[in-house]
Amino acid sequence: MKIKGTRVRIAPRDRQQGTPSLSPRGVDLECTDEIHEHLIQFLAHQYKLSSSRRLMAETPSTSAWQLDSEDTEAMETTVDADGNIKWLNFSNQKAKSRPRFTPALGAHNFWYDKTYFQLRRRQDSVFDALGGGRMNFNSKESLTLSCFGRSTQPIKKLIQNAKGHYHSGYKAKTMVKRPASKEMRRYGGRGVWLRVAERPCRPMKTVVLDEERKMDVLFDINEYLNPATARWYANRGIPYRRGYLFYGPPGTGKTSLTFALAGVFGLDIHVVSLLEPTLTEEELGMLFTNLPARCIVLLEDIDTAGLIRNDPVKSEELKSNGKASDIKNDFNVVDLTKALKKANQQSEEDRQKGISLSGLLNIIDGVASHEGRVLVMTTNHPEKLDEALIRPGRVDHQVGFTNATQTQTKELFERMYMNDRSRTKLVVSNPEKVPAVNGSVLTPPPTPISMQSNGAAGGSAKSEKLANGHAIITRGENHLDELKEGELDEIASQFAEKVPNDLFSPAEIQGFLLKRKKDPKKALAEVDAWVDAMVEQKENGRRLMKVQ
Ligand SMILES: Nc1ncnc2c1ncn2[C@@H]1O[C@H](COP(=O)(O)OP(=O)(O)OP(=O)(O)O)[C@@H](O)[C@H]1O
Repeated sequence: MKIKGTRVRIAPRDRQQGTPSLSPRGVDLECTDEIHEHLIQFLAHQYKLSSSRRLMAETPSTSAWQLDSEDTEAMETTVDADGNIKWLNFSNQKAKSRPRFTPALGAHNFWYDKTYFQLRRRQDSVFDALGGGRMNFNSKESLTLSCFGRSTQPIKKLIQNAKGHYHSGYKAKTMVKRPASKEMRRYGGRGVWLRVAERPCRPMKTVVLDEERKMDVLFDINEYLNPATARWYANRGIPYRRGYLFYGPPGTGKTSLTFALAGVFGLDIHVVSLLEPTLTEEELGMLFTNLPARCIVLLEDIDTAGLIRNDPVKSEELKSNGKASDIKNDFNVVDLTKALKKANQQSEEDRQKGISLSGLLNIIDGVASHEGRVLVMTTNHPEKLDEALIRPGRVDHQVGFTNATQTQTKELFERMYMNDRSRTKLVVSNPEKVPAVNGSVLTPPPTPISMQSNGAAGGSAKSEKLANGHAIITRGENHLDELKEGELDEIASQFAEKVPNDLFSPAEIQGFLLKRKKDPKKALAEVDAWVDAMVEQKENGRRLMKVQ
């Protein structure tokens, strides 16, 4: 019996009716299955293995978002008595992070929900053939969870609870998964998706895109994901799949929209880059087979499929290289053998590498392709795409992204300056000496200045004397509260008028605004110079910026 990648071993029933079986029921969990991590985390956090004498200390990985909620409120930027600023420093972050204690390798017995369980954690060494006669040792971990009784029901319940615990609190987050690393794929992890990040859901309103196009995609996916739609497709013999093509220049919001959609529909994103050289067609097929019932699959840089693969010229070159060394090193049999082996190996590796277009098409609509998934393909070069790749059935809805229009520029501006007060402060222990950030020393004013009033221009720091003798200085203050009602709207309109239509990507405009993120007036004052410099940069095809 199998539960999603796990093996359930069921012992034979006891002959004597009514006697509870004393044969253990067990479930094996491979480390490549996510249930392994669910269970370990559950046992580490939720359930105390009180009888376990041996625990394993592990350093859990923490994302920047978790740090935000736990630590940053307490962090301050301080100034010592000599007026030197002590910037935020995270060197002892590792010391502060709490280790997580999990059951060590070996056997552990514990009670859970009136059932007595045994957990065995094992690490096996496996040999791996690297090719060319080379071998490598690696370790592979597995768990066996057993209980005494007639059925495996308590084990299933425990695993379900562990899963529930793992996913609790994920509602406002988007989980990002990628194919397991090359090494992991080699050790039984083929077709395994790994969680690489979980980030707060991106609100749909933060993606600047024509409202009609946005709603079109939202309604389309909403309709598709409706459980009744699956039956509708089945009754008509249509494969229950839907593909989307997001195309346009770099930095125009293709990935952003995909993440916002994942947030709206509460789906995980499974990201595959076709530029990943070690991913083979076979592995991609297996990854598609292992997709959950509902998810978004994001295939990035779709135009690269089939373009960099199966390069016959290169293979020929390699082979003729082998022949060249053959002639040159005729007298040296060892070198000759090595050269030939290398040439053959390289051409063999090249042959195996990457995804060809026909392979990709087979995966998208073959039997391996999971029904119910939302496939999003992105490209900067729609003109390079093969017709077969985007024919209806593979791509059912296309969304074009363009550089920002003036309306979108205005929206980006307003979004950047929506009221959101900065939390960064400088706490000064010697308020008589307040250094400006450029190195000169500011003398704090005799009376406290409100953090929001009388803002100094971006380059200097200013201070506020506190009752405890400390002073707070800030740099590049939030000037938003100084704005009169309706003023932001006016500045946004003026700003948008200065930025030419359809010339800069939202990412470029966002980059400019981020550097002036607390001062909309400064952004307005400096936008002309930035536009001129950027136009010149684009005309000359330069990559480096003169004005940032
Ligand atoms: N339409 C947009 N609305 C809001 N923000 C945007 C938009 N386009 C780009 N950005 C911002 O620019 C950055 C890059 O955007 P994104 O990764 O979505 O672009 P992309 O089109 O996927 O680029 P690429 O083709 O290079 O992958 C992000 O920080 C995002 O917030």
